[in-house]
Amino acid sequence: MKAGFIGTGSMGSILIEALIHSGALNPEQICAANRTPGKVQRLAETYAGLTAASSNAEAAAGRDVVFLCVKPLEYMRVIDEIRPVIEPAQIVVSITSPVLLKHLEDQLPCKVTKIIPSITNYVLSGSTLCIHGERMHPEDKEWIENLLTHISTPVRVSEAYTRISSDLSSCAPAFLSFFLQKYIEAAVKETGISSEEATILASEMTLGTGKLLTTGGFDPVSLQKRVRVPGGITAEGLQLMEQDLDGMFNRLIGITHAKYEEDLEKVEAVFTTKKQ
Ligand SMILES: NC(=O)C1=CN([C@@H]2O[C@H](COP(=O)(O)OP(=O)(O)OC[C@H]3O[C@@H](n4cnc5c(N)ncnc54)[C@H](OP(=O)(O)O)[C@@H]3O)[C@@H](O)[C@H]2O)C=CC1
Ligand SMILES: O=C(O)[C@@H]1CCC=N1
Repeated sequence: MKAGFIGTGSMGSILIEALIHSGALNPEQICAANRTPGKVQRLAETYAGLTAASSNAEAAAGRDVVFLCVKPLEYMRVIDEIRPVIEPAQIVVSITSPVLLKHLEDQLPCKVTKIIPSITNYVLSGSTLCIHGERMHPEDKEWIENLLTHISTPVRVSEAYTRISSDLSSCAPAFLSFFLQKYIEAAVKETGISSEEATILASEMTLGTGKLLTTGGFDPVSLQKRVRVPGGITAEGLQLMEQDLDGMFNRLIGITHAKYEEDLEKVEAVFTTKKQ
């Protein structure tokens, strides 16, 4: 199996490194290209056998699967560069939400699928969202999901729910880290505990909570119930959060979805202009 990667920024390099570290791919199976060549050359120096391509077409030609890991407004340029070398049997994988499957299927003659990874995949954890295109056969879907199983839990979602699913699996590591950062800063300010000690405690707590919620038989409600000793300290804290965070998550979803709509319009304009 041969894999091509176009764009080796934050997410492209996370995917490459996770697939290598998990044993899913050998560096010899990977050919990657990036606009700024230094980034892909560094990967080739770190992982002997990985090919640094000198063009996007070279990274795409003859690969079983080609991951497009650029930002939404760069897609059209990359597609124009790879279209001449793409064959119908190849699978092109997009990793960004505002570029819709219909855009990719209109522009490319091959099988197309969308996966939304997460920074958590770097430690072979978290989900990858899978939204398969019309040309993907059941065995293609199974094949790509098997590959992703090495670095994540693949979860099939409908394209209509891409944004909220991606908020929960891909944006939320940053949202949760923000919550922890604010908690740690307040702990340091209010009590004098060192930032290092507070960070270790908060991080270990996050890992343990994740395990309880995935394999420990708890859901968010039952976990709170177990910790919230009647008449105890946690109950006081939860009551404060209930009041102060009222409506905050609805506003958060409103904001991410508004930005998504804006991105969708920009992407639509690029792909529509191209079609005319
Ligand atoms: N970061 C995350 O947690 C997640 C990101 N995503 C999606 O992944 C996509 C990429 O995000 P991210 O990796 O964070 O962004 P980055 O900016 O870190 O990476 C994008 C990379 O694409 C390269 N690039 C741009 N244009 C071209 C081109 N024409 N040919 C080849 N390479 C090109 C850039 O090169 P250069 O070095 O020149 O800038 C850069 O290295 C986004 O669409 C995002 O929505 C999805 C899930 C999670
Ligand atoms: O912030 C972003 O646009 C990307 C999408 C999901 C996570 N990061």
